[in-house]
Amino acid sequence: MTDILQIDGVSKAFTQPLDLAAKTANLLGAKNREVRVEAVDHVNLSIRKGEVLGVVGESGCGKSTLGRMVAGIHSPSGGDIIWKGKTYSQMNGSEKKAYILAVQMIFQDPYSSLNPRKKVIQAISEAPIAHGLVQSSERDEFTVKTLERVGLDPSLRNRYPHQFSGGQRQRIGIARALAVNPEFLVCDESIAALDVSIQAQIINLFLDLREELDLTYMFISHDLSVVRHISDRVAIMYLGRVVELASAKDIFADANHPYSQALLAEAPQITEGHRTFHPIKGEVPSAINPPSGCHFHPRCPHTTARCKTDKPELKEIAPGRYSACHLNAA
Ligand SMILES: Nc1ncnc2c1ncn2[C@@H]1O[C@H](COP(=O)(O)OP(=O)(O)OP(=O)(O)O)[C@@H](O)[C@H]1O
Repeated sequence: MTDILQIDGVSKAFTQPLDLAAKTANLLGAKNREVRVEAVDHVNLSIRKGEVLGVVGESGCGKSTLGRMVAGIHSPSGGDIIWKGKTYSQMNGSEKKAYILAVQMIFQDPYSSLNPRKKVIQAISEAPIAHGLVQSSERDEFTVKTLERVGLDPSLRNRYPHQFSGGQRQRIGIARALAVNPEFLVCDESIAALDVSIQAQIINLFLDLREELDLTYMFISHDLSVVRHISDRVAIMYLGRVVELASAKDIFADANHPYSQALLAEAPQITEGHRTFHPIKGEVPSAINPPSGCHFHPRCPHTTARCKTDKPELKEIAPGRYSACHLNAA
């Protein structure tokens, strides 16, 4: 399989006002009124055409920020995105426009991204008409076809978003993304807000669409059982960095990085019909003032002196398996 998209040394730093930052870190005594947050720190990943790359990690590790940079919503503070061999920052206006259509994002809560005053037919057909992909005269036929593709009854196309259930709204969100003929979907916790039975239906829809439309996915989730089910390969993130990258089979059978091992040991459990996630014990990670060396060292059971000072690089430890841990060099 060839790479369709490369994340090439991508970083993103945000500046947070101190009052917001103080909520996530104990910085009330700080003198500055703003703090810098390294949300994503030199991430390198290649995504192959047709694959599902799962991206997992605890809350705040930079998954959404990475996904938003891939989808062109945030611009990187460092590094670049390479799409089909072309570097984003070097693309001309029409190439950038084509890229923004080719890479679509599906959010957790489609309701917040659907305009409550617009009917489904408008939500689905407006962007393709505006971009000249569909003629106004074809609006109705196009909407019917797109709704059928995501398993929604097309006779509901003149209704408003609030008239649908959560699962149906997510199908509308997916239909809206598909309406501009994307090749790559960034799914950011796209099923997290749904009941478990509906989650399974939406996952199956994603997998069917991959076959039908030859799509590639970056699938961001904190839910390991979902990621295991849907992903070909998995990237595990910790405080802005990718600490392990391997096939889903290898990660779930034999994780290498101590953080991956801890994350898997804390597997989600099903309680009252909902999956719950139990974070790893220890200091809550903060991207505001991350630990030196390996960010995971204060919580790692195998920490050595080197882990406190040297940043471990993501290295190939076996064919197709990458881990950023000094233990592998020992
Ligand atoms: N627009 C922003 N402005 C300032 N800081 C931000 C912004 N977006 C994210 N951050 C910070 O960047 C870090 C990474 O956040 P991000 O949302 O990417 O993580 P995440 O792994 O997706 O977490 P979650 O699962 O909770 O969404 C956090 O410390 C967050 O507070």
